Amino acid sequence: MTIDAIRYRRLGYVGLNVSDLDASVNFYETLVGLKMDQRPQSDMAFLRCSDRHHDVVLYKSDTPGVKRVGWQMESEAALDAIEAHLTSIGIACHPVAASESSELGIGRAFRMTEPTTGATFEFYHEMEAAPDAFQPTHTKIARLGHIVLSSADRSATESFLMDEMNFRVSDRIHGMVTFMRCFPNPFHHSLGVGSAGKPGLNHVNFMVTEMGDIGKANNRMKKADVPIVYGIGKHPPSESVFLYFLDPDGMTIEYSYGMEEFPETDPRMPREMPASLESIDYWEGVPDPRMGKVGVLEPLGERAES
Ligand SMILES: CC(C)c1ccc(C(=O)O)c(O)c1O
Ligand SMILES: [Fe+2]
Repeated sequence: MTIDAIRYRRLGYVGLNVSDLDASVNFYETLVGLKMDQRPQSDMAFLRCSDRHHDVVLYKSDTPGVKRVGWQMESEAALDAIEAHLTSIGIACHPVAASESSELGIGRAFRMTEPTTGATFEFYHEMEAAPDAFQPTHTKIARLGHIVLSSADRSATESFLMDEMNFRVSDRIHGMVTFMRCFPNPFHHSLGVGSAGKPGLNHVNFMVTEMGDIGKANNRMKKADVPIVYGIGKHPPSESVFLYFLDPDGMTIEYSYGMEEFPETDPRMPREMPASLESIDYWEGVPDPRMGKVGVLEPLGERAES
Protein backbone atom coordinates (compact mmCIF):
# COMPACT_ATOMS: atom_id res chain seq x y z
CA MET A 1 0.00 0.00 0.00
CA THR A 2 1.24 3.52 -0.75
CA ILE A 3 0.57 6.55 1.39
CA ASP A 4 -1.73 7.85 -1.39
CA ALA A 5 -4.52 5.87 0.30
CA ILE A 6 -4.19 8.15 3.36
CA ARG A 7 -6.84 10.77 2.66
CA TYR A 8 -8.40 13.28 5.05
CA ARG A 9 -11.80 14.94 5.31
CA ARG A 10 -10.71 17.73 7.62
CA LEU A 11 -9.12 18.85 10.85
CA GLY A 12 -11.78 17.13 12.96
CA TYR A 13 -11.52 18.67 16.37
CA VAL A 14 -9.12 20.06 18.93
CA GLY A 15 -9.05 18.90 22.57
CA LEU A 16 -7.81 21.72 24.79
CA ASN A 17 -6.75 21.54 28.43
CA VAL A 18 -7.97 24.55 30.40
CA SER A 19 -7.36 25.49 34.02
CA ASP A 20 -10.85 26.85 34.81
CA LEU A 21 -13.51 24.98 32.85
CA ASP A 22 -16.36 27.35 33.74
CA ALA A 23 -14.37 30.42 32.71
CA SER A 24 -13.30 28.81 29.44
CA VAL A 25 -16.78 27.53 28.56
CA ASN A 26 -18.07 31.05 29.15
CA PHE A 27 -15.28 32.57 27.00
CA TYR A 28 -15.65 30.15 24.09
CA GLU A 29 -19.46 30.48 24.12
CA THR A 30 -19.88 34.18 24.82
CA LEU A 31 -16.85 35.73 23.16
CA VAL A 32 -15.77 33.23 20.49
CA GLY A 33 -19.30 32.14 19.54
CA LEU A 34 -19.17 28.35 19.93
CA LYS A 35 -22.18 26.43 21.21
CA MET A 36 -21.99 24.05 24.13
CA ASP A 37 -24.39 21.12 23.77
CA GLN A 38 -23.13 18.82 26.43
CA ARG A 39 -21.10 18.79 29.57
CA PRO A 40 -21.17 15.04 30.19
CA GLN A 41 -18.77 15.16 33.11
CA SER A 42 -17.81 17.93 35.50
CA ASP A 43 -14.32 18.05 33.96
CA MET A 44 -15.09 18.23 30.23
CA ALA A 45 -17.31 20.13 27.79
CA PHE A 46 -18.16 19.68 24.12
CA LEU A 47 -18.46 22.79 21.96
CA ARG A 48 -19.24 23.20 18.29
CA CYS A 49 -19.33 25.62 15.37
CA SER A 50 -20.74 23.06 12.93
CA ASP A 51 -23.55 20.53 12.67
CA ARG A 52 -21.25 17.79 14.00
CA HIS A 53 -21.04 16.41 17.56
CA HIS A 54 -18.16 18.75 18.47
CA ASP A 55 -15.31 20.83 17.08
CA VAL A 56 -13.62 21.56 20.40
CA VAL A 57 -13.50 19.58 23.63
CA LEU A 58 -12.40 21.42 26.77
CA TYR A 59 -10.84 19.36 29.55
CA LYS A 60 -10.17 20.64 33.06
CA SER A 61 -6.42 20.43 33.73
CA ASP A 62 -3.74 22.21 35.72
CA THR A 63 -1.67 22.59 32.55
CA PRO A 64 -3.28 24.55 29.71
CA GLY A 65 -2.53 23.28 26.23
CA VAL A 66 -3.43 20.70 23.65
CA LYS A 67 -4.73 17.36 24.84
CA ARG A 68 -5.09 16.05 21.32
CA VAL A 69 -5.72 16.92 17.70
CA GLY A 70 -8.44 14.88 15.94
CA TRP A 71 -8.13 14.17 12.21
CA GLN A 72 -11.25 13.05 10.37
CA MET A 73 -10.35 10.65 7.56
CA GLU A 74 -12.19 10.55 4.24
CA SER A 75 -13.31 6.90 4.61
CA GLU A 76 -12.84 3.74 6.67
CA ALA A 77 -10.34 2.65 4.01
CA ALA A 78 -8.31 5.82 4.62
CA LEU A 79 -8.44 5.16 8.38
CA ASP A 80 -7.20 1.62 7.77
CA ALA A 81 -4.48 2.97 5.48
CA ILE A 82 -2.99 5.37 7.99
CA GLU A 83 -3.15 2.82 10.80
CA ALA A 84 -1.41 0.21 8.63
CA HIS A 85 1.24 2.66 7.46
CA LEU A 86 2.06 4.04 10.90
CA THR A 87 2.23 0.51 12.33
CA SER A 88 4.55 -0.54 9.49
CA ILE A 89 7.05 2.19 10.43
CA GLY A 90 6.99 1.26 14.12
CA ILE A 91 4.58 3.90 15.47
CA ALA A 92 2.28 2.55 18.18
CA CYS A 93 -1.39 3.04 17.30
CA HIS A 94 -3.57 2.88 20.45
CA PRO A 95 -7.24 2.08 19.89
CA VAL A 96 -9.65 4.41 21.65
CA ALA A 97 -11.84 2.40 24.05
CA ALA A 98 -15.44 1.95 22.92
CA SER A 99 -16.73 3.82 25.98
CA GLU A 100 -14.65 6.88 25.13
CA SER A 101 -15.30 6.86 21.38
CA SER A 102 -19.00 6.64 22.16
CA GLU A 103 -18.75 9.64 24.50
CA LEU A 104 -16.87 11.53 21.74
CA GLY A 105 -19.54 10.59 19.21
CA ILE A 106 -17.00 8.99 16.90
CA GLY A 107 -16.69 5.54 15.44
CA ARG A 108 -13.55 3.42 15.51
CA ALA A 109 -10.56 5.59 16.36
CA PHE A 110 -6.92 5.34 17.35
CA ARG A 111 -4.30 7.67 18.82
CA MET A 112 -0.58 8.03 18.30
CA THR A 113 2.24 10.29 19.35
CA GLU A 114 3.56 12.49 16.56
CA PRO A 115 7.24 11.68 17.10
CA THR A 116 8.84 15.06 16.39
CA THR A 117 6.67 17.22 18.67
CA GLY A 118 5.14 14.70 21.09
CA ALA A 119 1.64 15.93 20.12
CA THR A 120 -1.18 13.41 20.44
CA PHE A 121 -3.03 12.83 17.19
CA GLU A 122 -6.32 10.92 16.94
CA PHE A 123 -7.70 9.49 13.71
CA TYR A 124 -11.32 8.52 13.05
CA HIS A 125 -13.70 8.47 10.13
CA GLU A 126 -17.22 8.99 11.44
CA MET A 127 -18.54 11.58 13.86
CA GLU A 128 -22.20 11.78 14.93
CA ALA A 129 -24.29 14.72 13.87
CA ALA A 130 -25.27 17.32 16.46
CA PRO A 131 -28.91 17.31 17.61
CA ASP A 132 -29.62 20.42 15.52
CA ALA A 133 -28.04 22.81 13.03
CA PHE A 134 -25.39 25.22 14.35
CA GLN A 135 -26.95 28.66 14.76
CA PRO A 136 -24.26 31.35 14.83
CA THR A 137 -24.65 34.07 17.44
CA HIS A 138 -22.55 37.23 17.02
CA THR A 139 -20.03 35.63 14.64
CA LYS A 140 -20.74 33.55 11.55
CA ILE A 141 -18.07 30.95 12.27
CA ALA A 142 -17.66 28.80 9.16
CA ARG A 143 -15.48 26.10 10.64
CA LEU A 144 -12.61 25.14 12.88
CA GLY A 145 -9.84 26.22 10.52
CA HIS A 146 -6.39 25.20 11.64
CA ILE A 147 -4.00 24.62 14.47
CA VAL A 148 -0.40 25.80 14.52
CA LEU A 149 2.02 23.78 16.64
CA SER A 150 5.53 24.83 17.58
CA SER A 151 8.31 22.36 16.88
CA ALA A 152 11.94 22.33 18.00
CA ASP A 153 12.76 20.62 14.67
CA ARG A 154 10.41 22.05 12.08
CA SER A 155 11.93 20.26 9.11
CA ALA A 156 11.61 16.88 10.89
CA THR A 157 7.95 17.62 11.71
CA GLU A 158 7.30 18.71 8.14
CA SER A 159 8.95 15.54 6.78
CA PHE A 160 6.99 13.27 9.11
CA LEU A 161 3.69 14.87 8.15
CA MET A 162 4.50 14.78 4.45
CA ASP A 163 6.19 11.41 4.13
CA GLU A 164 4.27 9.37 6.70
CA MET A 165 0.88 11.12 6.95
CA ASN A 166 0.41 12.35 3.35
CA PHE A 167 0.10 16.04 4.23
CA ARG A 168 1.15 18.55 1.55
CA VAL A 169 3.12 21.79 1.94
CA SER A 170 1.27 24.89 0.73
CA ASP A 171 3.86 27.54 1.67
CA ARG A 172 6.73 28.22 4.01
CA ILE A 173 7.98 31.42 5.62
CA HIS A 174 11.71 30.89 5.63
CA GLY A 175 13.01 29.62 8.96
CA MET A 176 9.72 30.40 10.69
CA VAL A 177 6.68 28.35 9.73
CA THR A 178 5.40 25.72 7.30
CA PHE A 179 1.74 25.69 6.24
CA MET A 180 0.39 22.23 5.45
CA ARG A 181 -2.88 20.86 4.16
CA CYS A 182 -4.35 17.50 5.06
CA PHE A 183 -4.69 16.16 1.54
CA PRO A 184 -7.09 16.33 -0.27
CA ASN A 185 -8.81 18.91 1.96
CA PRO A 186 -8.48 22.06 -0.18
CA PHE A 187 -7.75 24.71 2.47
CA HIS A 188 -4.29 26.29 2.33
CA HIS A 189 -3.51 24.91 5.77
CA SER A 190 -5.18 22.83 8.45
CA LEU A 191 -1.89 22.56 10.31
CA GLY A 192 1.00 24.95 10.67
CA VAL A 193 4.37 24.05 12.09
CA GLY A 194 6.28 26.92 13.66
CA SER A 195 9.97 26.91 14.60
CA ALA A 196 10.52 27.33 18.34
CA GLY A 197 12.88 26.28 21.10
CA LYS A 198 10.42 23.68 22.32
CA PRO A 199 7.18 22.03 21.17
CA GLY A 200 3.88 23.63 22.11
CA LEU A 201 0.73 25.28 20.88
CA ASN A 202 1.01 28.43 18.82
CA HIS A 203 -2.69 28.98 18.11
CA VAL A 204 -6.07 27.55 17.18
CA ASN A 205 -7.96 29.18 14.30
CA PHE A 206 -11.64 29.57 13.47
CA MET A 207 -12.59 30.71 9.97
CA VAL A 208 -15.40 33.24 9.77
CA THR A 209 -17.80 34.06 6.96
CA GLU A 210 -17.70 37.84 6.69
CA MET A 211 -15.11 40.58 7.01
CA GLY A 212 -17.51 42.17 9.50
CA ASP A 213 -17.00 39.19 11.83
CA ILE A 214 -13.38 40.29 12.21
CA GLY A 215 -14.22 43.96 12.72
CA LYS A 216 -16.94 43.18 15.25
CA ALA A 217 -14.66 40.81 17.14
CA ASN A 218 -12.02 43.52 17.40
CA ASN A 219 -14.50 45.76 19.21
CA ARG A 220 -16.09 42.92 21.23
CA MET A 221 -12.72 41.72 22.56
CA LYS A 222 -11.62 45.25 23.47
CA LYS A 223 -14.89 45.88 25.32
CA ALA A 224 -14.47 42.63 27.27
CA ASP A 225 -10.79 43.38 28.06
CA VAL A 226 -9.64 40.34 26.12
CA PRO A 227 -6.02 40.86 25.04
CA ILE A 228 -5.71 41.28 21.26
CA VAL A 229 -2.22 40.08 20.36
CA TYR A 230 -2.12 40.63 16.57
CA GLY A 231 -4.29 42.34 14.01
CA ILE A 232 -6.44 43.30 12.40
CA GLY A 233 -4.08 42.34 9.56
CA LYS A 234 -3.87 40.37 6.33
CA HIS A 235 -1.71 37.26 5.85
CA PRO A 236 0.18 36.97 2.54
CA PRO A 237 0.46 33.14 2.59
CA SER A 238 -3.28 32.32 2.66
CA GLU A 239 -4.56 35.84 1.82
CA SER A 240 -6.76 35.81 4.95
CA VAL A 241 -7.69 38.78 7.14
CA PHE A 242 -6.89 37.96 10.76
CA LEU A 243 -7.35 38.85 14.42
CA TYR A 244 -5.59 37.01 17.26
CA PHE A 245 -6.64 37.19 20.91
CA LEU A 246 -5.98 35.31 24.13
CA ASP A 247 -8.29 32.88 25.92
CA PRO A 248 -8.55 32.90 29.75
CA ASP A 249 -5.38 30.76 30.06
CA GLY A 250 -3.43 32.94 27.64
CA MET A 251 -3.71 30.47 24.74
CA THR A 252 -3.86 32.22 21.37
CA ILE A 253 -7.01 32.02 19.25
CA GLU A 254 -7.26 33.36 15.71
CA TYR A 255 -10.26 34.38 13.65
CA SER A 256 -9.61 34.59 9.94
CA TYR A 257 -11.65 35.55 6.91
CA GLY A 258 -10.86 34.11 3.47
CA MET A 259 -8.33 31.43 2.57
CA GLU A 260 -6.80 30.12 -0.63
CA GLU A 261 -8.06 26.67 -1.68
CA PHE A 262 -6.02 24.10 -3.60
CA PRO A 263 -7.26 21.67 -6.24
CA GLU A 264 -6.53 18.00 -5.66
CA THR A 265 -4.66 17.71 -8.95
CA ASP A 266 -2.11 20.12 -10.42
CA PRO A 267 -1.82 22.39 -7.37
CA ARG A 268 0.58 25.30 -7.51
CA MET A 269 4.05 24.76 -6.07
CA PRO A 270 4.74 25.76 -2.46
CA ARG A 271 6.36 29.17 -2.07
CA GLU A 272 9.29 30.01 0.20
CA MET A 273 8.53 33.48 1.53
CA PRO A 274 11.27 35.63 3.09
CA ALA A 275 11.68 35.64 6.87
CA SER A 276 10.18 39.06 7.50
CA LEU A 277 7.12 40.67 9.02
CA GLU A 278 5.87 41.53 5.52
CA SER A 279 5.43 37.78 4.92
CA ILE A 280 3.09 37.61 7.89
CA ASP A 281 1.09 40.82 7.54
CA TYR A 282 0.60 42.88 4.35
CA TRP A 283 -0.45 45.74 6.63
CA GLU A 284 2.87 45.71 8.56
CA GLY A 285 1.47 45.02 12.02
CA VAL A 286 3.73 43.69 14.77
CA PRO A 287 2.61 40.80 17.01
CA ASP A 288 2.40 41.20 20.78
CA PRO A 289 5.08 39.05 22.49
CA ARG A 290 2.32 37.07 24.28
CA MET A 291 1.14 35.59 20.98
CA GLY A 292 1.63 31.82 20.76
CA LYS A 293 3.37 31.49 24.09
CA VAL A 294 0.95 29.38 26.19
CA GLY A 295 0.02 25.76 25.54
CA VAL A 296 1.75 22.49 26.45
CA LEU A 297 1.30 19.43 24.23
CA GLU A 298 -0.02 16.70 26.54
CA PRO A 299 1.71 13.38 25.94
CA LEU A 300 -0.41 10.33 25.22
CA GLY A 301 -0.48 8.24 28.39
CA GLU A 302 0.05 4.53 28.65
CA ARG A 303 -3.65 3.99 28.00
CA ALA A 304 -5.41 5.20 24.87
CA GLU A 305 -8.10 6.80 27.05
CA SER A 306 -5.72 9.52 28.28
C1 LIG B 1 1.67 34.33 12.15
C2 LIG B 1 1.17 32.98 11.83
C3 LIG B 1 2.07 31.82 12.05
C4 LIG B 1 0.41 32.89 10.53
C5 LIG B 1 0.90 33.34 9.32
C6 LIG B 1 0.12 33.21 8.16
C7 LIG B 1 -1.14 32.63 8.21
C8 LIG B 1 -1.98 32.52 6.99
O1 LIG B 1 -1.46 32.80 5.90
O2 LIG B 1 -3.18 32.16 7.10
C9 LIG B 1 -1.64 32.17 9.44
O3 LIG B 1 -2.86 31.61 9.56
C10 LIG B 1 -0.86 32.31 10.60
O4 LIG B 1 -1.39 31.91 11.77
FE1 LIG C 1 -3.22 30.94 11.72
